[in-house]
Amino acid sequence: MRDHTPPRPDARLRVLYLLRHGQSTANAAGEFTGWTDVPLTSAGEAEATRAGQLLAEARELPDVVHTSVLRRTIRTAEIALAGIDRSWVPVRRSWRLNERHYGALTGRNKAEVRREAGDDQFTRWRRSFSDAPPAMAPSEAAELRADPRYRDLPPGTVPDTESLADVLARVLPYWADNVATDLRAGRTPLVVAHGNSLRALVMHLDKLRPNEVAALNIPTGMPLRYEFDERLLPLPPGGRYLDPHAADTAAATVAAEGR
Ligand SMILES: O=C(O)[C@H](O)COP(=O)(O)O
Repeated sequence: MRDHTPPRPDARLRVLYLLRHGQSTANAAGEFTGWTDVPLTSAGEAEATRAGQLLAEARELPDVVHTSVLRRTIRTAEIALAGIDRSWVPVRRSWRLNERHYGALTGRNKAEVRREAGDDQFTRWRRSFSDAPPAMAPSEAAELRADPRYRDLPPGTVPDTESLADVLARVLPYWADNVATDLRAGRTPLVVAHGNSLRALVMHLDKLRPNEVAALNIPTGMPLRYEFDERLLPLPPGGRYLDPHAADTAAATVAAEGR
C-alpha cells in the first residue's frame, strides 16, 4: 500500500513525477497495445487535463519532460504541461520509454487471450518479470523496424516481443543518462510513459523483487510523485500519488483487465 503522507519541505529535496499516458483507444477496447501508436480517447485527454490540475497544486513544478516516441505519451505530456502553463519546458523523447512490446499479442483482445491461454499464462504474460509473449509475425516486425522513429537504431534493437526484464534493460540506461542526471542537477523531471515501462522504472527505484513487481499496476493519467535524498533513494519508497484514493481504485481496474 502506498504512503499517503504529505511531502516534507526540504531544500535538498529532489522531486520526480511519473505519469502513465491517459486512456488510449486500445485501452478502451481492452486490447494489448505494446508499440502500436494509438491516440488517446476523449476520456484519456480528460485524464491528462486532470493530471495537469493535480500537478498545478504541487509545490515543485516539472521543468523538464521525458516521453516515449508514441503519440499517447506525447499528447498526454502536451495537455498536462498546458495545465501548468509550462508548454515551454524542454522535452526529450526516446524509444527506451516505449511500452513493453507485446509481440504476437499486440492488437489482440485481452479477454479473448485470457480465455484461450488460461488465467495463469495470461497473468504471466502481463505481469511476470521474465516471461515474454510469443514473437510478433516477421512481416509485422519488419514493418515496425522500418518506422522512421526506429530506422536509425542499430540492427537488432527493435524487439519482436519483450519481457519486463527486457524493458528494464532498455529503460535503465535512459534513467541513468537522462532522468537521474536531471535530478542531480536539481531539476524536477516529469516522465510520461507507459504501464510497463513505468513498472520497470518503479521496480528499479524501489528495488522490488520479481514477485513484488508482479503485483504492481500503474493507472492511466495519475501523477505519481517521488522524493529522493541526495543518493537518489526514494523517501518513502513507492512514492505518493497526487490523488492516492483515485489511483488505488484505478490500479485495481488495471489489474482486473481481461477478466
Ligand atoms: O500495452 C498495453 O496493452 C497496455 O498499455 C499495458 O497493458 P497491460 O497493463 O496489460 O500490461
